[in-house]
Amino acid sequence: MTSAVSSPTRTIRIGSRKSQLALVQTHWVKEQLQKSYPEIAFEVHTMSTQGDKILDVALAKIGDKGLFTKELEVGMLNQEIDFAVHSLKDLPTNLPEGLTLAAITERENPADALVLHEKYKGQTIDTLPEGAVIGTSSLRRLAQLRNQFPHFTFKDVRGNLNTRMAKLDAGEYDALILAVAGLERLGMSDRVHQILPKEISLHAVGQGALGIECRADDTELISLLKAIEHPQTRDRCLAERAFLRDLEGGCQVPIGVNTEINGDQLTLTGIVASVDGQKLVKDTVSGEAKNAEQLGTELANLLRQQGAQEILDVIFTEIQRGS
Ligand SMILES: NCc1[nH]cc(CCC(=O)O)c1CC(=O)O
Repeated sequence: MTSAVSSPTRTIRIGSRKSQLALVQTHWVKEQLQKSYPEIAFEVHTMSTQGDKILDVALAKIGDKGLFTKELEVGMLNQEIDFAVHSLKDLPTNLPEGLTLAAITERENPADALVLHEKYKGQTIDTLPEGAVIGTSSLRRLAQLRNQFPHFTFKDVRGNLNTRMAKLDAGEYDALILAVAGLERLGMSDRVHQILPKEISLHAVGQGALGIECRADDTELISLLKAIEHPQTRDRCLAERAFLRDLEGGCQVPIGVNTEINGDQLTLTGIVASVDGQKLVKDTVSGEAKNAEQLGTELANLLRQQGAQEILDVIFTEIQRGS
């Protein structure tokens, strides 16, 4: 099935980060689009983002939104590329003027995974010994796990997935917490020892989904991209992103979510936690999926009434001080 396009000779340039995960995701999007539009030529253009270059600083300390997306966005605004494929969780909730979130693809399992050193084979997060060294660079994972497992030692870990795995295997860590989706996409699902249930870890906003960003005035491309949109994932992610946006959090704040869709009902659970895991507010809202963003706002207000703003203000002050 093909649709009419105004310029059949148009070549569409797709921007991607150079990481293995980014390339797998971008090529998957390209293939899906190619199936729907065999007459259009799609090209992949790779770019390095700031987040790919600064590998030695803890991500949480950089605290910058758009670390993995900015160069691609500049490329779109300068007409060097037409759209960019992002891990939706790395895409800030407020996009630059002139750009839009054109489509959200079907989500993989959005949960976090426990990846163990081989000496702990067969164990789960509940059975790991006191002092076990857990690698994570996410404040969200850190805060939630510290709250429930204060007897572990938490250590920052950077680098791409292969680098992190090598550090685990070399014994620098006893376990890592990583997104199930990233491991699956890179063919490493066999390294997932436990999928952490939502009672243990609420995942990041947008985790497991891909977001396609393009110029807001490229209406032709926007309508083409609808072919790879997954409406349920979009509703869930729009609720999650509205929640995060209203709390003014980026991907580097301890905010987690879970969403479910039953019929036309969407249920959104959210958590805001302090980095030390001591303070934690969590609640759930439900309503019609077509009002996804409204639900996100409703939950943000609920959590604010329960002290979420005070928790976040402490974190924002610390980030500004660079501590
Ligand atoms: N911040 C890094 C990042 N961005 C996207 C993914 C992969 C999973 C996804 O699509 O959400 C990961 C790795 C991770 O969190 O383990």
